[in-house]
Amino acid sequence: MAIASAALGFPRIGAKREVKKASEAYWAGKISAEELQKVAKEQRLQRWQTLQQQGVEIIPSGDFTLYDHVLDFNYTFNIIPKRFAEAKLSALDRYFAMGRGHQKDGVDLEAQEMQKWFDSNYHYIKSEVSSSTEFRLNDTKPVDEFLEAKEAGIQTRPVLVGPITALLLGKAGRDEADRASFEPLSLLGKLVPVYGELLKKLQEAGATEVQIDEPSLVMDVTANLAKEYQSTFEALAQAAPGLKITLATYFGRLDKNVEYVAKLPVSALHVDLDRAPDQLDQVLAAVKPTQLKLSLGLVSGRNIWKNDFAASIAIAKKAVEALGEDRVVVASSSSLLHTPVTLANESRLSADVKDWFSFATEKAAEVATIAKALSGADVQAALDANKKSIDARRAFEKDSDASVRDRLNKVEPAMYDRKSAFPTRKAAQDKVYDLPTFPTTTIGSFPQTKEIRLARSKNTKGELSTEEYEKFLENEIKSAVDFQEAIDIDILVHGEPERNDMSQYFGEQLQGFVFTENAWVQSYGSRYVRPPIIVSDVSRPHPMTVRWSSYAQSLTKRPMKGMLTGPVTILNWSFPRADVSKEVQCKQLALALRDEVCDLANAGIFAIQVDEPAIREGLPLRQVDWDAYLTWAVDSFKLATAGVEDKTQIHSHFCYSDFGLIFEHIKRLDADVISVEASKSDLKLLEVFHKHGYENLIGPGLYDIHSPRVPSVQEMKDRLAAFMKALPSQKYIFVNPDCGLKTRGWAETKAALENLVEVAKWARQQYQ
Ligand code: MET
Ligand SMILES: [Zn+2]
Repeated sequence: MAIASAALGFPRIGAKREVKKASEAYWAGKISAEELQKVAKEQRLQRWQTLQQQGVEIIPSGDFTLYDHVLDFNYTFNIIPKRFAEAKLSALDRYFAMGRGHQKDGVDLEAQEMQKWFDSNYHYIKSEVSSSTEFRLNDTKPVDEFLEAKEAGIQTRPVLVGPITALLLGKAGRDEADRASFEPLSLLGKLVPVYGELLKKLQEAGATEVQIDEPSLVMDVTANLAKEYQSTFEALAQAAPGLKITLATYFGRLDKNVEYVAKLPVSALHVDLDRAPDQLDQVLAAVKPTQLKLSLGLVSGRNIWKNDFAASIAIAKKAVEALGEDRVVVASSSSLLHTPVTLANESRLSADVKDWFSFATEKAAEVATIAKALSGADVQAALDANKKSIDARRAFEKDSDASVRDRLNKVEPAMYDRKSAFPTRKAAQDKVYDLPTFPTTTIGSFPQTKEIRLARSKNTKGELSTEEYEKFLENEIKSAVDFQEAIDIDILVHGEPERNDMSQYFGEQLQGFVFTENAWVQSYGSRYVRPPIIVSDVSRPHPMTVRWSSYAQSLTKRPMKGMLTGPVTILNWSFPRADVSKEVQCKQLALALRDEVCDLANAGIFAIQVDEPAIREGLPLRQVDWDAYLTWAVDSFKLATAGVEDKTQIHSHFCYSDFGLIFEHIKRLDADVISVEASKSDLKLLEVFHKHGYENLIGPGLYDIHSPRVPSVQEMKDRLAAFMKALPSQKYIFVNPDCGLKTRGWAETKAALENLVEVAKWARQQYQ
């Protein structure tokens, strides 16, 4: 009997970003809804055909989306907040409004909140539910897409977000009376019957299998939900007895949950053996005495590396031995949506580097090949070719930069710590610049105007010489410096006009990264990113930012703040290597940045900010793993910043909030100054400071830069006053916005910063 192959999901953006282009054209009123739907339909067909051509047998449907699959779920199950339900909009526009807001023809709707999808960089739309939510089938998208595939002659396995995960990811809506204590999961009993109805419809449409995604099962929250899972899946199995359910878990390990999960009335369990290969024995032991099939997530849905067939086959054989051939399926570890569509459109990667990678299309073929190999088909040529690539990669790896490894091995414990403790450093810093109390500063970037983007793209295309481009950047920096002096900011920044992206900018200058032309992955909606790929040991061949910061400093007597992206953030926003640990990669990045930090200090830059907005999002899914991650993450930051003398003021910046959870670790960074996003979460953050105390300097973000709204002097005074109350020992609070200003326009930036300076001047009087 042959072993089946499955893909849990596929990118939905199109190999040439067709879906982005069409949706943005639709939003701009340039194409009709029908034209957009036509593109969507073509893309769906192409995805199915691609998977089929690559030899995958179990092909997903319903995982295509015009915006977000959780939003699709909400729309299908009528989880539509009142403000959207009542708006006079077409069905399609209502759907988009929920994802991205709507401001047209007198309708003004804010988008719903986004959140990161587990530990990926994909953002989903958070459902808003309440006691009055009435689940019903508002549309039949999963059924429609199943039928669409069937008409094209392709039998698919519909994919649905699982009901428990869906509720766990949601939050109390605005119409919930008691939002603080409302538990979305309390609605499970109401959701399950409607969910069952949908399964029944799928069955009637001819589906024989369905994939229900419950990635929450790899997190701590589900440890006590055995009963909920049991009753839910019993009800679902009853609602559609003809449908074989594959319960999919991914991004981590089931741990103890596997004990109850293996008893659920489903026909197959899918586990992630890419992220959590060590769980195999435990899973096999739990599954063996049951009737369950086991779907082995062997081909990574999260990275871009070629699968090592020999290793995968060895793992799969173990499963076959334990369960028998007919109980094993070979699959991608998760949906492939987190990987780029295809390698076929990369013409600039060198042949040897390209040979290391597999994107979604190639990964589909890998799944099929592994399954065939296990079924005894003759795939020797593919296995040989794979071995050759893997060997070549290993050989390269072996000669990858020995000097970098050597340097890392020689890092002494003392290199992680500043020379003196904070009070001594503070005294040294005060001698260099006698800053006023409540010094004002900004977080780094100034508006990335059309002109800046145009100049950059002309330079890339060769239409603007590098000399002209650099002159242009200098002018930008000069006007930023003039502006800050004019409105009386105390610690200046150069404004980051030279950066396309805060992570990519550094990756492009570091040794060890490669960049693609078309390897886009969806970040949210129509926003796609092209993460840099770390392929070898990382080092810094030359200074990266020193010339810009020095130039800025040469224009003013006020202190300049250099601006770098931290090692953890660069790592988290790239595709990491798979052959060495993230810790090693992060520390290599840290050493490269350490050189940059020292060069900036030697060039006379007084303050250096090393941004770590992504430190929080890199947290492992299970809490027992947090300490290990935070230890090397914090150490990496320290390694990057501790090389300077006491007189250099090290800043760091965090945003995307909710870092209260990791506050003890933030303290351990020992930055002289941290700026934190605070404007949207006042109370929460105050509690954190109150509870943990904080001795070094803080710059609570006094206004939200994510909106063009100009904050009033009064509201910022109130916020500052609240902080002064919570931090009575801090007589030296920094006054700043909550993040960089790159997404803003100049008009609101000027107005807001003028108000900010006024607040600082008021505070100097108020708190003498
Ligand atoms: C997402 S954090 C951004 C920090 C960066 N220095 C900026 O101002 O843009
Ligand atoms: Zn920020």
